[in-house]
Amino acid sequence: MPSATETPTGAPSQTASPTPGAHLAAMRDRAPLVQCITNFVAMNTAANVLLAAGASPAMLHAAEETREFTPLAQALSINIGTPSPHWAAGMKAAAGAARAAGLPWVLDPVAVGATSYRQALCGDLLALEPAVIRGNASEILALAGAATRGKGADSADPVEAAEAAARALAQRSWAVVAVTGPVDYVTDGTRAWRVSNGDPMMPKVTALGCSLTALVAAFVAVEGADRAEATVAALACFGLAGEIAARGASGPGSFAVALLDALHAMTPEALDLGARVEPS
Ligand SMILES: Nc1ncnc2c1ncn2[C@@H]1O[C@H](COP(=O)(O)OP(=O)(O)OP(=O)(O)O)[C@@H](O)[C@H]1O
Ligand SMILES: Cc1ncsc1CCO
Ligand SMILES: [Mg+2]
Repeated sequence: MPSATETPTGAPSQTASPTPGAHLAAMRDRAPLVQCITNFVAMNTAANVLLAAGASPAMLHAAEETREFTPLAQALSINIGTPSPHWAAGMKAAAGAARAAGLPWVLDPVAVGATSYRQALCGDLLALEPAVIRGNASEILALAGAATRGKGADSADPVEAAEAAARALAQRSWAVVAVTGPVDYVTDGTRAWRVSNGDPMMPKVTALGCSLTALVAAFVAVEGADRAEATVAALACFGLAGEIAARGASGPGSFAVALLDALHAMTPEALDLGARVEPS
């Protein structure tokens, strides 16, 4: 994480890497175009989350469009939540186009443990080298081939139960792996962090994980960004926005609206003050 710079006396020193707030500022400067192939539940929420945070969403999923469009984007987010053959073809075509163009892309393996169709689709997508995989604990366990209690889109396993699977998955792929839940765990197979921002209201609103995956894509879209650190920053930003939103919300409905407002109002300074990130 540290990078070498010079002190005023000219002596080399180790300085911290960019803070979460610096990652947010860099993302907003770039305002990346993020192609999202997501599920029918999440499409509107994910697009609004990207806009509120300062990125530019484009929800395109047809394989027929990927050759022309995907290279124009700065990152791609693929969420398999409501798959069907036409959509699966679009996902594979877009991931292939992103890999060919050197664009980072992020995989959200929704309910991958539920059916062999989802497992086969994720296997094909993993071969196309996602830069980041973001899922809940049950999904990361299933993707890594470990036993899981989860069958649907919600996690039935604690984050800690998926940490070893996340490390193994990161080591055998090129991907940074993020396991989200009450305390998120992020690893690139060597380094690891815990992010303890967030609010218990977040899993009461559908598609917030899916939208977070798209936000991770926006943060890793910044040229030269460390993928793992950018992922940590995106998780801290989203979790802190959830904390701020929960203060004024009276339930999941008003919380969902307040979350967009909090993301829009988030400053790099506020993020640096509120981020709770620990190396693990
Ligand atoms: N109990 C909790 N307390 C605090 N934050 C939480 C809690 N559960 C989830 N979160 C936060 O909610 C966000 C979404 O993560 P979550 O693990 O719920 O994704 P998910 O299960 O994929 O959601 P979905 O599939 O509904 O989109 C993350 O920022 C995570 O840190
Ligand atoms: C509820 C649900 N079902 C398929 S995708 C999705 C959104 C949360 O993952
Ligand atoms: Mg999910």
